[in-house]
Amino acid sequence: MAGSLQRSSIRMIRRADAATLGQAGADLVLETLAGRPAPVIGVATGSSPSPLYKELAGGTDDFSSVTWFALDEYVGLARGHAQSYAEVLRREIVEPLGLDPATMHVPDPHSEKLDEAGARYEQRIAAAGGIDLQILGIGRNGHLAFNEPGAALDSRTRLETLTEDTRRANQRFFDSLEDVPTHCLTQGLGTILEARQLLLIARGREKAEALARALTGPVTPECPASVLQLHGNVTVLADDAAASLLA
Ligand SMILES: N[C@@H]1[C@@H](O)[C@H](O)[C@@H](COP(=O)(O)O)O[C@@H]1O
Repeated sequence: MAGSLQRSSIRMIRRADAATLGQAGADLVLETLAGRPAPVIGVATGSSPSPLYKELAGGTDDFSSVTWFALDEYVGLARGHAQSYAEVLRREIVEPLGLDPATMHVPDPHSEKLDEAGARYEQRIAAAGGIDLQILGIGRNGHLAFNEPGAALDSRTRLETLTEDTRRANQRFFDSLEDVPTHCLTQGLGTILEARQLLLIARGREKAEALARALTGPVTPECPASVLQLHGNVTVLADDAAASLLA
């Protein structure tokens, strides 16, 4: 395949622009669905996977057998807030793909017992048979989902505090920094590693350092995305800018 290379257990696919990157990502999702009676797909929010979701929505494929799990969710936003990941996923995936809303699972930030919400979410993932393909983005500080630098490599789905850097990075979706939540529920790094296949999408020059550290640096909590090196079936889909620091 043009622009791709095989690197240990990490397959790297490079594409020049968002549209061709979205096509390559959609192909991988459709491959995962093929032949599985009840596929389970993990989905990330953020700008990186949007071209993939647009590509899926532009096709005529049937997603009625799929169960979906979000990677993470903010805590502290009102129910139905436009920037809650439940709403983002409704706009970007559930509606465009014509899904039954009940097939999209998101950690519950309105739970009275937030410290138990993570374990409950993991029970739902297990009951669905585990995640076949987990789509991921990467933070410019190397975060994966909302696992910030310092997160344990075997961490589970839990309540977490967001770093100032991540809140500033996500400020673009809110009116001001004060409006960006300070807490979240996130799948843990150990949870993510249990998915049978991982697809990391990185777009733009501001992700280049984080992507290079994640794929070629030491496996360390200081770069949560470096856990990808511990998984046996990873595809990294990057545009030329994000891949610019990789050989
Ligand atoms: N919680 C999300 C992550 O799940 C996402 O993958 C990442 C990158 O986002 P983007 O693709 O918009 O750069 O940061 C956000 O904070």
